[in-house]
Amino acid sequence: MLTIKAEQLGKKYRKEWIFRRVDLTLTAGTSYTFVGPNGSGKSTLLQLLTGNLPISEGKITYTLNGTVLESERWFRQVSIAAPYLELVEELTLDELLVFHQTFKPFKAGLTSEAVAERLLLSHARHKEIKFFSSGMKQRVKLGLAFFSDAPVVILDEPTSNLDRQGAAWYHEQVRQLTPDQLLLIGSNQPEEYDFCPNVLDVMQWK
Ligand SMILES: Nc1ncnc2c1ncn2[C@@H]1O[C@H](COP(=O)(O)OP(=O)(O)OP(=O)(O)O)[C@@H](O)[C@H]1O
Repeated sequence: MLTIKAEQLGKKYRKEWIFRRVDLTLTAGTSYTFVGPNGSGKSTLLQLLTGNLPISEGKITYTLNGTVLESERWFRQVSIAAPYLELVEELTLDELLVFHQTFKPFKAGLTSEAVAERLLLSHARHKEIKFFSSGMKQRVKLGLAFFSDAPVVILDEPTSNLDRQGAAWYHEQVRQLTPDQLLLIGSNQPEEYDFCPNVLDVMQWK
């Protein structure tokens, strides 16, 4: 069982505190959504939880089956899709899927071909990412997070640029997450977290 525990967590940029005194325990087997208006700190909090951004005060402890994970091991547990994480535009989809697996393997039994199919992008395997539409790129970003062999899936603004069919596809992938996985979402679109039992407003930590 994987757990993230944040204690008295705070982040400031220069002299401005974005949030303070965040106490949270996040446990695998469910999902949590951080909500709040634009600029309230959802992305910042998710990035702190991934370990991608230095914290200003407090601490975060990652535990897997009772063992505290050091950051090296923690990074391998996380896969993330976010607007600020760009795809390598010069690669074709096939090349990107192969490249991705050099640092993050897909779930057992998933080949690049199978992933392209599950992305509904088999027809675009040989097209460079730079020629993808914004919705196709978003599906690729989400797919890399969903199909990687990682217990923690972090999605910031998951349905941005997705049409109705893409949003249905996103919900279908969420349903297929396994009980040992933890899903964290940053959102202000209710329809992208309507299934989520734990909705946390970051404004409470201002
Ligand atoms: N690198 C940075 N340097 C200075 N300030 C920053 C930096 N990154 C974010 N901020 C500030 O931190 C605050 C929170 O930003 P963040 O992107 O986390 O908000 P958000 O809730 O995800 O917003 P949105 O809904 O618009 O995506 C904002 O005031 C933003 O200007």
